[in-house]
Amino acid sequence: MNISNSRRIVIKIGSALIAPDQDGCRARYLLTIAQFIVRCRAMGKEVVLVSSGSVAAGSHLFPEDAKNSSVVLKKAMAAAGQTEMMATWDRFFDFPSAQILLTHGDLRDLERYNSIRETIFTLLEHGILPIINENDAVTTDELKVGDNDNLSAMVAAAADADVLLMCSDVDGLYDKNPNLHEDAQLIPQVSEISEDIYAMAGCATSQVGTGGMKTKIEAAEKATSHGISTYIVNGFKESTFEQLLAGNNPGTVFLPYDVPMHSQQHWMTHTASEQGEIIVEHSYAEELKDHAEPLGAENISDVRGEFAVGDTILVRTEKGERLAKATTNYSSCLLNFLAEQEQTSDNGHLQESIGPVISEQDIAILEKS
Ligand SMILES: Nc1ncnc2c1ncn2[C@@H]1O[C@H](COP(=O)(O)OP(=O)(O)O)[C@@H](O)[C@H]1O
Ligand SMILES: N[C@@H](CCC(=O)OP(=O)(O)O)C(=O)O
Repeated sequence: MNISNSRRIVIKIGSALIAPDQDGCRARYLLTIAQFIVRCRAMGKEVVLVSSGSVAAGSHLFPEDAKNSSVVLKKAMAAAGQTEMMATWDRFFDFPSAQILLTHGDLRDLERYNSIRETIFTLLEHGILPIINENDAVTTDELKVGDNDNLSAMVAAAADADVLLMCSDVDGLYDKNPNLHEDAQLIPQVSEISEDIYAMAGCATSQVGTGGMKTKIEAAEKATSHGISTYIVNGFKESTFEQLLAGNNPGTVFLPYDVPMHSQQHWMTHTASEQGEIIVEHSYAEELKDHAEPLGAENISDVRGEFAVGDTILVRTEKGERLAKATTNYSSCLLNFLAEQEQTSDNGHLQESIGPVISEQDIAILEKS
């Protein structure tokens, strides 16, 4: 899938494009990107924008703290920069845009995730451009995604996009960081994201970027497993957008999986984070390596952490191997109670009398890392 034959595109814009000199938002690169968005929409494509840059855009409002990079200050910069950034985007368009600010706390809760999906779909139906960013001003370590590459992939999956376009400050993925190695070679196409691909990726070297190539590859893995073609391109160059509109690849394209994951399994694997763990006996672990099987209480050897009914949990072997993510039909509290009953009284039959702790359709088997 390329831009010219796509139906719904998520475009992610890195901070360096928004505030290249960290002196407020600049139109220098955004004008070309805005024109690209306008042209995509004119071609009948739906566009969702994930825009980084609130911290970079807001930093000039705190001149005396230029060298202070405390989390508290960054949140204040984000809060102030976000309005400046939205106002800048809005100036380029003669159609309405809408701001959605998210944390991982929102995305990993299935009810809120579905509510985000509905909002995005309703905005698109009404011709309104959703502009999404992490809600940096309120988020905490526990609640944040932490980088907009991964956020954009979660948004692309939630929006049922067919293309994710990450606009950065380099031409694409190189075999090593091109800002540190003159002989770095651009990789035009990645058909499988292996450890070798991760090994090529270094951190951000700019003042404003977060995550560098590593988070872009993580994002590509999330998106391609949902069947979404993923591009990393250079947002500084006008020719990038001409080439994309012509159906060409001006950077690196990550090919989508032939058989994409089912939506709920994708959400569990790539968006939800586990609230606790269920350790399973060897016989069940062996079956699970082959295919998803309902988990009965009698196959559980330990329950770790506190989780409620419907929470996502990690299924592990007794040796610590990660087997699957799953949503549980029972809370950790009830499972611990049943285990205690089995040990201390004759009520062991209680374990057999309850239904599966995890149902077959709620299991996402993890690939071996
Ligand atoms: N193998 C690589 N190929 C390309 N860029 C790389 C690589 N390893 C590290 N980088 C760095 O990643 C940066 C892009 O990531 P980042 O600064 O986070 O940008 P953005 O703001 O667009 O998310 C590049 O400027 C480069 O310094
Ligand atoms: N949410 C942050 C962006 C974090 C981020 O991932 O930045 P970038 O690496 O430039 O895409 C902000 O708006 O400043």
